[in-house]
Amino acid sequence: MNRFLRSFGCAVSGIVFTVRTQRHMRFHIGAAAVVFLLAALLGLQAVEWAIIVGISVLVMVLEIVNTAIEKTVDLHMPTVHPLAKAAKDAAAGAVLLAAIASVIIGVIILGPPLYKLLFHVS
Ligand SMILES: Nc1ncnc2c1ncn2[C@@H]1O[C@H](COP(=O)(O)OP(=O)(O)OP(=O)(O)O)[C@@H](O)[C@H]1O
Repeated sequence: MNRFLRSFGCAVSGIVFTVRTQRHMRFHIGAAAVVFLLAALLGLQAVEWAIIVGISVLVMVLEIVNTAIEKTVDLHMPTVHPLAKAAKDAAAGAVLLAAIASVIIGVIILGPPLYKLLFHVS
């Protein structure tokens, strides 16, 4: 149990470290909060909630992995190196792809009910 708690504590401190040090992570959290608020206001279906929560968490998970890769690269290659660049760019590219997908999913799911609410279309 003690070992489990220690591992859990380490994992939580990894998340806290990312939130504290990465402004992109704080942006993702803010954006997710706005999206979840809108989803609650618009009364989304369970499946729509699941998709929105899933893609939002995926973006944050990739930001945490991106941070882990950045720190590992900095540890091993503090000077400029093309492979360090490739590793960091690939990790950042993963976050970017997921973030683009999250915007597209947000527009598809939230767009129509938001349009109806704003313009009183039945
Ligand atoms: N050691 C290195 N060698 C070559 N290019 C690097 C190296 N470190 C960083 N870079 C380049 O600079 C970019 C930014 O790297 P950096 O580590 O500053 O990440 P960042 O995206 O600014 O992270 P943060 O989210 O902390 O602002 C990388 O994507 C890469 O193209």
